[in-house]
Amino acid sequence: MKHHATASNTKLSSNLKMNGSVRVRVIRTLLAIQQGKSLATVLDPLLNSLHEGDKGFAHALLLTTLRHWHALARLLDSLADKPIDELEVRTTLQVGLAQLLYLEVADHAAIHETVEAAKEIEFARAAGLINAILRKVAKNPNKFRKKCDKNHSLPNWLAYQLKQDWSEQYTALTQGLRQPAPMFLRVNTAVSSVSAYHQLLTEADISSEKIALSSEIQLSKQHNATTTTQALRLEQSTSVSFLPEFSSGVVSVQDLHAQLAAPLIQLALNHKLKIDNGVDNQLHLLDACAAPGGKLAHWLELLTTDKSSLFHVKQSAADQQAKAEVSTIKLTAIDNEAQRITRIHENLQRLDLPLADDQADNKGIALNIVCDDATTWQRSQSKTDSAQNGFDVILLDSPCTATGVIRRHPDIGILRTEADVEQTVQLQAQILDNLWPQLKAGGYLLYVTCSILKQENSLQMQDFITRHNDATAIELTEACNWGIAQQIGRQCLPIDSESGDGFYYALLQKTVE
Ligand SMILES: C[S@@+](CC[C@H](N)C(=O)[O-])C[C@H]1O[C@@H](n2cnc3c(N)ncnc32)[C@H](O)[C@@H]1O
Repeated sequence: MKHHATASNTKLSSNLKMNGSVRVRVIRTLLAIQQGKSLATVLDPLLNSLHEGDKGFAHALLLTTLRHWHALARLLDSLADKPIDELEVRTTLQVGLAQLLYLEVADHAAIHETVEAAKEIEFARAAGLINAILRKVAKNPNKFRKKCDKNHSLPNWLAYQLKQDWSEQYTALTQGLRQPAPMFLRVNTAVSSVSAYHQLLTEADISSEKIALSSEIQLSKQHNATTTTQALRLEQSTSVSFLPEFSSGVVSVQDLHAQLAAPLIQLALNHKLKIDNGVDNQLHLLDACAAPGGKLAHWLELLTTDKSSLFHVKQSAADQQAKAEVSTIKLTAIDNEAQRITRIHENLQRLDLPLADDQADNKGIALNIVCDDATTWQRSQSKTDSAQNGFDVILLDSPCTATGVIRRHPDIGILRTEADVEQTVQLQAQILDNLWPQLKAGGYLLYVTCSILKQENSLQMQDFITRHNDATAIELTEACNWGIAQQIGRQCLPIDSESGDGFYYALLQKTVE
């Protein structure tokens, strides 16, 4: 496979000009991704440049080509008599192959329109070659599809690492990663219920299924605590504009496994409250790396729903031990990207959740959103202050390689490099080391990534425990009906076409001295 194909027409490829036929626009979008732009930043410009009737095809063509990108590139290399170096020609051919092998486009249209696209992007001299290769494939698409499917569609370094990490699951995993991911919904239980929303969907002719994920943590030899995540999976993905009550905040789109975070941290918090002596009258919670606020919003929904029970627990403890009652929950959310923080505000506004004014709203929850670097940020100035005013629980949804969400962001397969892994692992360790001293003794830290690489996950946790004598891993037991148990934590793999993304979860507790 050619790894260093060059873009000879830099003006075309660096400048995302959105004119020409649908295929030309898709080719230009793919060239922009190969030059480092993320799918998230180029998808809207592409779709917005098109007539309504063309958007569906452009979207399918772009996503399908990306999902099978590396496998198509390998197939292409096996088909060409001599190496094809020009990025524009390779990209055009990959778009042509995706139509013939994975989309229901008539052969003559796929071939003719792709050759015309090559001419439009000023590669008329490659028209003959493109025509010949696509015709060869069109004569026996099943044979070439089988050949293409046999290969993984990942960069070689990532496939190698996955084989090291998940040899047993490797084939299913690499195949799973090139499939589209299902769409899951989270119902805002502060205002509705999963059953009620399921009914609303049925009335709107949208088929969905209720999914329940159970989680259990082992808090002591005698004591386990359980919680359930309830989500809805749509039979077919749809635009949020078709979802009933979406704009009024009854429902959000969130991956199934992403929906495990808030119930788990809530479970830890509930337990901490039960065993605490009720010394504080405030709970301090931290969502580190919070933007765009998916898990934060879920947590706030649960806090709003659970608040009376949280306070009840605390008040009983206070009654028995004549200690102060909790009056406020102070939730701090930090992220270092200002633009992504804007999206937290938008999300919370739609969901009608407490906004960032650091004043306890009428639900007794004060939210403080901070734009800062989690590797250095300190909530309190002094160590003693931290010990007293540290956080009761910390949710750390860490920056990661996002290799667990390739199904939703197939551009990751092009953009991510092996060097990114090492850098990310270091960043994660720095964030962990900076936040840990800010956790109260007896407090919990939930570490989450959407990566499927052990270096970022279970190995990162093992290193952390080695560095910190006061850290204990809390077992996520076999009663969890999700993920694979690791030495520390559990790993979800996106193998099953009906299942959620590749998330990792580990719960740590700070030892009470
Ligand atoms: C996995 S995403 C968080 C997703 C979010 N928790 C949610 O559920 O919507 C990781 C976040 O970490 C942020 N981030 C990366 N490096 C950071 C740092 N050094 N300090 C603070 N935030 C950082 C990124 O901007 C990104 O928003």
